[in-house]
Amino acid sequence: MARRLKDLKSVFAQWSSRVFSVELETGAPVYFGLQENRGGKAPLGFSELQQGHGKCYSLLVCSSDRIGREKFYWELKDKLLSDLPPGSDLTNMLSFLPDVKNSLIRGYFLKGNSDDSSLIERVLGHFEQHDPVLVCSYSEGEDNQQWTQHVWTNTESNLMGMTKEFYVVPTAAPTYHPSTLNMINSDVFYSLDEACDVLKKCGDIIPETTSVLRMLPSRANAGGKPDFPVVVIEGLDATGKTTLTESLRDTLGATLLRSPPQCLSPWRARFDQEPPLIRRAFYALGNYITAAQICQEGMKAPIIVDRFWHSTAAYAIATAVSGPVTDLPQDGSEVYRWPSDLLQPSLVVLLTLDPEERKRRLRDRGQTKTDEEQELDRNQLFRLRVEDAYRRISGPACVTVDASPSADLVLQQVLLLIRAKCHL
Ligand SMILES: Nc1ncnc2c1ncn2[C@@H]1O[C@H](COP(=O)(O)OP(=O)(O)OP(=O)(O)O)[C@@H](O)[C@H]1O
Ligand SMILES: Nc1ccn([C@H]2C[C@H](O)[C@@H](COP(=O)(O)O)O2)c(=O)n1
Repeated sequence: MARRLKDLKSVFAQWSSRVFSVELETGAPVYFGLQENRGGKAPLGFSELQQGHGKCYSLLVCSSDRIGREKFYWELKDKLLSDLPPGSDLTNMLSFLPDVKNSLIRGYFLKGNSDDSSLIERVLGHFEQHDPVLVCSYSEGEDNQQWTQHVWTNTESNLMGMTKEFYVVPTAAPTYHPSTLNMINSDVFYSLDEACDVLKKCGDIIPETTSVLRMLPSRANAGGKPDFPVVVIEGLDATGKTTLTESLRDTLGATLLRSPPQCLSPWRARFDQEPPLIRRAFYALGNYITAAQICQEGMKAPIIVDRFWHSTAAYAIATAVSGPVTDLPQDGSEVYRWPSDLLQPSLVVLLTLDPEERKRRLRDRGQTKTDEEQELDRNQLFRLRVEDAYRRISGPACVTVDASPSADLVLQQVLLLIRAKCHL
């Protein structure tokens, strides 16, 4: 309880400097700020959230326990939907301090539904008392222009005389998606230690983590720089990575490895169900295990790798932001830099394919897909963000190859690249 109160107080201390963002029906965000004095109108789009029915509410998850916070937020929407009246309309909400790293907090906004406001307030009151959330309600002034945010505080978490009523006012949209503020070592990991740190803290809630961490070779056995070239093949699913990597292995007499490595297969589905922080730490660890295998096998033969760090980073970045490609962190941003402790391949090839042809290949192959792969099909913007993120990663950057010609022509094209870049 003391920790919860401390966490709420620390977020609340800079409450009126925060920017809030709520997703509209179209997926576009409406940004708003707060001020203590009356004056000004609520931002354009805000009254759309009310849907003509009285009060709205928000819950923001505030906790300094990273794992607990991510788990709680990950499960919160389902919990809310099961407790709130049927038909309750929840949308994603964010709050952040402009340009302040790690200041992003997430939650949900409950659109207006005056029919059941007493039940709604009972449910939200329960969350407010027992869980790491800050609950607010929003009501429209009599002039139909001014909106007030009221921060709920129960007796235990009394926020000690701080102002709890604010006026909702328009504010400038940030230059880049606010998720960028919390990306480093939460969505994308830049060192083995950071990824292991998250996984070690999950031991209590995911017992399988102990077995996963045991797959990591000791640093003494991790090996040095391989003698032979290391070629990574990247791309969205069904762009032809498996087909190409197997042909390269056979043509070059190479060893074929993949990330995540085979030894992590028993636990992959388990970690795919976890929130991004834990899931990405698992894939990050997979890259380091594959790197250790590359070092060992790369002393004997050339190495071909089916997916590596480009995939881990590109999918993570593209999932953390929503909206168009322009929402991605800017080209050259630190989020695209290669981790300094991870083996750098000699060449990274990105296979690209027209979306219709990719769909056709997926249909013909007819295998089950991960949630992220299904999202690639449904969501054109997500697909564009993943492809763009791939291209922005540096050190090494990827070389794009059009994968639409026949499998043999793609192979010849990539062999030419390998011969030019790796002197094979
Ligand atoms: N150049 C090509 N032309 C036509 N079909 C191809 C070509 N390359 C691969 N295919 C076919 O497309 C389908 C997907 O290819 P493949 O399994 O190699 O893709 P992938 O990138 O490894 O997919 P995933 O990431 O989902 O494992 C397969 O049925 C394969 O036979
Ligand atoms: N090194 C890797 C490999 C894969 N992923 C994630 C990204 C996608 O969600 C999914 C695709 O993998 P596939 O089905 O083609 O095996 O796995 C990653 O993050 N890092």
